[in-house]
Amino acid sequence: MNSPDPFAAALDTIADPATGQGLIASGRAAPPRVNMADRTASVILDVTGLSADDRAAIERAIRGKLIGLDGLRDVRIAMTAEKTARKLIVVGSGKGGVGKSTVSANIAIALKRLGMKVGLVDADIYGPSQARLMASEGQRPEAEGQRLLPIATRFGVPMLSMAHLVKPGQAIAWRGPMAGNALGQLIDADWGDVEILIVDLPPGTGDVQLSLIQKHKPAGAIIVSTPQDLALIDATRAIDLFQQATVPIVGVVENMAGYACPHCGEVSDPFGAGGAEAAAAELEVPFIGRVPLEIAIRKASDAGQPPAASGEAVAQPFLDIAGALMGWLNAKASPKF
Ligand SMILES: Nc1ncnc2c1ncn2[C@@H]1O[C@H](COP(=O)(O)OP(=O)(O)OP(=O)(O)O)[C@@H](O)[C@H]1O
Repeated sequence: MNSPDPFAAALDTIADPATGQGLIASGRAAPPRVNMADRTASVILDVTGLSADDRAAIERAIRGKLIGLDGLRDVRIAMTAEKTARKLIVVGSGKGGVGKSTVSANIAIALKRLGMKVGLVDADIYGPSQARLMASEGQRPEAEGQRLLPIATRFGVPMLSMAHLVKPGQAIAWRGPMAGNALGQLIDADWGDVEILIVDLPPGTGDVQLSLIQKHKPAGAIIVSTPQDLALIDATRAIDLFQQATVPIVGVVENMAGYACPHCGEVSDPFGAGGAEAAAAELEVPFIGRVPLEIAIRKASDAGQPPAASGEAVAQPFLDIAGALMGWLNAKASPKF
C-alpha cells in the first residue's frame, strides 16, 4: 500500500470554514484511507456545526483535490456529526391570547443579542403568528432532501412556521397526527449550528402539545400567563402537563402586567398585579420575568419590529428573561456536560 501522506497533505490544503485551518489540522478529517488496488480513498469527515452549503463545498473540494492524485479514481466521503447539543425550550400557555407568541419571538431575539445561536419554531399550527412578528410573511422555506431549510430573518434568528408552508389566511384545521407530523418537520429541519430552539407551542394542553413533548423531549418549558385569575388557573394546568411529562419548568413569565399610560405615565393594573409571581411561588416553580402591557409592544409587534430588537427600554424585560433562561441552562449544564 502506498503511503497516505500525499493524500493527507492534499486534504489539509482545504480550509475548515469554522477554524480556517486545514481539514486535518483542525480535526475535521482523519488522513484518508487509501486502497490502491481499486484506486479509491475513504475520508471520514466530521461535519458538526457546518451549514449544508459548507458541507457541499467541502465535499467538492475533497474530490477535486484527491481524484487523479496518484491515479486515484474515486473518493468515498463518510460524514459524521456529533449528536447535536441543541436544546429545545418550549413556550406554552394554558389559554390563547396571553402573548405567548410575542414573548417567544422576543426571547429568541434577546438570546441572540446575548450571543446565543438561536432558532424559532412556530408550533402554533392553528394560529401561526410568528411570520408576521418576525417580518418573514410570504416566504417559503426550501428543502434539501427530506429536510426543510429554516428561513433567515433580519434579526439573526432563523425560523420556521406553519405559516410558511400554507397559503396566507388558509385555515389550518388539521387533526392531531397530521399536525404532529408537520411539527416534526419544522423541529427536525436543518438548523445548522443553532444551539437553542425556542418553540412557540399552541395554547392549551391538548394532544399536539403532549405528542410534541413526548417526541422531542424539550430541555425546559417557559409558561406565559397574564396576571388574571382565569389565565393563572390555565397556566397551572400547563405546568402540570409539563411536570407530568417530566419536562423541567424554566419558569413563569407574567405578561401584560402593569399598564403605563402613554400620556400621563400613570401605571395601572388592568389585569391585577403580581398574580403570576404569587402562583409560581405557590407551585414552587421559578418566576423569571414580567413584561408590562405597553402599546409600544403591540405596535412594534404588529409592524414586524420585535421590541427586543430595539435599543430602547422596551427591550429590557425580554433581555432579562433571556438572561434568566441562559442562567438556568448554564446551571443545568455545569455538573453534567
Ligand atoms: N406586553 C404586551 N403589551 C401590549 N400588547 C401585547 C403584549 N403582549 C402581547 N400583546 C399583544 O396581544 C396580542 C396577542 O398576543 P400574542 O399573539 O403574542 O398572543 P398568543 O398568546 O400567542 O395568542 P394565541 O395563543 O392566540 O396565538 C397581540 O396583538 C400582541 O401584540
